Amino acid sequence: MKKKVALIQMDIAYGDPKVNFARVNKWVMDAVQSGAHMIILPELWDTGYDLERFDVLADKDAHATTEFLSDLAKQHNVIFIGGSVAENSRDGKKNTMLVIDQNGKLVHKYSKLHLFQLMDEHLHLVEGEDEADFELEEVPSAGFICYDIRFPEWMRKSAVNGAKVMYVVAEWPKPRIDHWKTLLQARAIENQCYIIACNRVGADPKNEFGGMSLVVDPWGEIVTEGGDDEKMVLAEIDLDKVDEVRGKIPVFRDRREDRY
Ligand SMILES: O=C(O)CCC(=O)C(=O)O
Repeated sequence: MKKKVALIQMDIAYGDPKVNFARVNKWVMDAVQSGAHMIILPELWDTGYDLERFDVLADKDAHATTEFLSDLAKQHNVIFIGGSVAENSRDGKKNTMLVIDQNGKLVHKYSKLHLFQLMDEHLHLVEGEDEADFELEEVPSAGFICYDIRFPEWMRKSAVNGAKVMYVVAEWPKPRIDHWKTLLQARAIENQCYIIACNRVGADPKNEFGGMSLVVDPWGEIVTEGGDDEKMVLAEIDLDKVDEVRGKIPVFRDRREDRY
């Protein structure tokens, strides 16, 4: 089964959702024109890392952001891995991923499990408690946010649960972009799944971000790579490859569950 995906490696206006909604709208038009079936946005595409102003900026229960993406999904018959957005929930502020199908239905919501202290997330946000796994067009899938990729045991759990595709959305800084690439390739090889990872470009007052959005196949080979400028990254994935690789080196059969 083949699918065409578009990763929106965009710059994000700091603390300005209105501008970011307009930018996403434009990128979605481009992605639809290119024939993409699925569109992946970066982390916190609505506000960027303007955490100090989340009190006023964060979207109440992610309602406006969900509605915006849901309307676009229905209008253009596309699926969204809707990056993550700043959510103001009853439990506190969260960094929340939205997954929306072609009918505009919110099929999965996941708030970032591992908060990144180097960027002060722990001072402003509450940790998520959601599972990473979901099904999209009957494909077992999982979604992660940025720092999550440093926790192989968290992603492994989804692979053991059967995930064939793992989506990652990020605002990953440029100085550590080699870690980003290496970790994503490792996660794809060890879990024998596709990794579809979208990172932003540009800068905010504290960080410069590295782009390098990646699609990695279940053998660890890079299908496409975004470089460091603003662009839409297109790729075709072939889900049959997951079973092929899992058949060749059956690590899920050979795991010693009695020992770990
Ligand atoms: O782990 C890293 O180096 C970057 C993580 C990060 O930027 C984030 O989680 O927002």
